[in-house]
Amino acid sequence: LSLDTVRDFLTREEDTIVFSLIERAKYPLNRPAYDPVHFGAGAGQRLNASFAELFIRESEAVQSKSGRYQSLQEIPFFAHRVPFALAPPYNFTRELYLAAASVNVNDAIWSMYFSELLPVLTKNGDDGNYAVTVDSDLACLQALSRRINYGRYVAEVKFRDDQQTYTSLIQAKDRDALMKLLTSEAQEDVVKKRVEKKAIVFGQNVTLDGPIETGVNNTNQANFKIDPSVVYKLYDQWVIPLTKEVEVEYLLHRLD
Ligand SMILES: O=C(O)C(=O)C[C@]1(C(=O)O)C=C[C@@H](O)C=C1
Repeated sequence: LSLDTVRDFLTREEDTIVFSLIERAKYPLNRPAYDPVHFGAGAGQRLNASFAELFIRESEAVQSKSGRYQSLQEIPFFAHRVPFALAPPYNFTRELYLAAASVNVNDAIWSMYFSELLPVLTKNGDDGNYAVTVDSDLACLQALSRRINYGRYVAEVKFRDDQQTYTSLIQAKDRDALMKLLTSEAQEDVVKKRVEKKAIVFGQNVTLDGPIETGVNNTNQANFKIDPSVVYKLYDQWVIPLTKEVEVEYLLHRLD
């Protein structure tokens, strides 16, 4: 684990996030899937949960049973952990400090995704394809969660690289100073510009006629499957700040 390898991981996750957003944007908003009372006397109302929540709970139970959460890189949105039984265990290397390993911001990711991101990512409308729609929500949520909660690994590397400085700030519980020490504005700028460019490059229509368009000079956003500025904003306002919150929280438990 080094700063280069953890940054490589975050860079590769950008592709997963952008592709998953492109997939979600294929469907309209499909609002009834998120409304706890929509399905009348059905399971949703009995449990006071939306179709999306029920679908994600059930999907996570299957994935938990299949061993997904044996890897500390993956954190479920619903804490229930069905013991996994479908495959033999794998002996994952434990790079994280155990007392801090379960730090995560999945609750914040959940509310940001449904109340802030979905309304700007999708077009209004209802085509009734709720299962495929929320399946694509789950893919987005898992990618965002993996990326943001990977802040634990980034923090571990930063701690090991400068143990003395970090130890005194952790002992003083100095949140602001920790935040300042782990921040690299230059790096954040690179990340935001790169994801916006990925949205432009991955979100183009590919045809056999004409030259390959790089898209980068093409400012007509109607040509892209998702609005590149939405992806920039997603990183600027939520992904990076939440990752930093994870880093600080992890560090505060690093000496427990
Ligand atoms: O790359 C780092 O050093 C990180 O801590 C990750 C990250 C990010 O979320 O992309 C967060 C904080 C830094 O200011 C820069 C980038």
